[in-house]
Amino acid sequence: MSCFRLENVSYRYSKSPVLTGIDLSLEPGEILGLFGHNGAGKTTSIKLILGLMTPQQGTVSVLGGQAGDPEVSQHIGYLPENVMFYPQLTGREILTHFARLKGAPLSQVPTLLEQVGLGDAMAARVKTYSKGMRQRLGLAQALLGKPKLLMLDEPTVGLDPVATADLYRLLRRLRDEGTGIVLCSHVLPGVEPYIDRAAILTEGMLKAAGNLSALRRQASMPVTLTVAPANGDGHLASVAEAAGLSASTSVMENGSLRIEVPADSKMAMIRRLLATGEVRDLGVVEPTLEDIYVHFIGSGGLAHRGGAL
Ligand SMILES: Nc1ncnc2c1ncn2[C@@H]1O[C@H](COP(=O)(O)OP(=O)(O)OP(=O)(O)O)[C@@H](O)[C@H]1O
Repeated sequence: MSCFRLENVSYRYSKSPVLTGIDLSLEPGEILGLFGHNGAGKTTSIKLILGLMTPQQGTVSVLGGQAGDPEVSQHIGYLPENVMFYPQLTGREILTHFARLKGAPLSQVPTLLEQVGLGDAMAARVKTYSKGMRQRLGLAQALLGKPKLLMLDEPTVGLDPVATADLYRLLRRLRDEGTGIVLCSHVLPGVEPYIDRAAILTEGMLKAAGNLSALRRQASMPVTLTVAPANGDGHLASVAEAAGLSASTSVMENGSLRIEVPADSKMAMIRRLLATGEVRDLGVVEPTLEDIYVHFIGSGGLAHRGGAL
């Protein structure tokens, strides 16, 4: 049973379409990164999965049922982009309130607060919390009831580096226990090591979806090799020559040779370079999630929001 399945989903708030023909699914035990420029349609997609709105076209099934069905919703955890809580209540009172609403065991409240690092602050009023502490409380709220589907919109905003690492460790554990997780984030280098698949939305359309290797292949992005010469910088040209490289495929930079090769020629090129006997060190740099994102989104930047660079 999929955590969710969007089939040919289109949605419009008023006149112009916000999502067009989206096909996307998430399986249990998987972390999906949902990426896109401001206004691409990420939050709208999440709202459709939560059942807060119904698409004008296509179907949305969630955990084998219908989006918005209370039986389904109780198994979903959601952290919105901007968490707001009643400031006069304590962290513990707030989480207890949400646990009652969700029908989650009240015994989870102190355990979750400890888990997100609010153990010492659970009796303090939320108005005394820092931004990061409010974000942690939001996470605890999303984790109530041990959801089968967890959707987190910019979960690391306001978290310090240690809390961010703790969060990702926690998400991995939940994933390994079978939870399906959707992560929306603009901090691509931060999420890259933790996602199993990425989905890239632009202007309401799904540009690409798959694991990073598949997306790199789909984008036909080159791999960069960096070569340090065995016999000093003066020998860089001879390494390039011996490996049969042209000036257009290699550049000399800071005492090493930088070569861009198509991914499927990488191993052949490495063998050629090693055969020269002139190589002291060799580095391989794959395109990052950010490179892949820019490839699929294009470099329009603000243009996607109707602005200009
Ligand atoms: N309630 C609404 N009424 C009308 N238009 C809306 C509404 N909510 C969002 N939109 C529009 O729908 C489009 C998609 O918005 P959405 O919030 O899904 O984008 P997003 O990808 O989550 O953006 P961001 O990264 O900025 O959070 C935008 O053009 C936005 O202006």
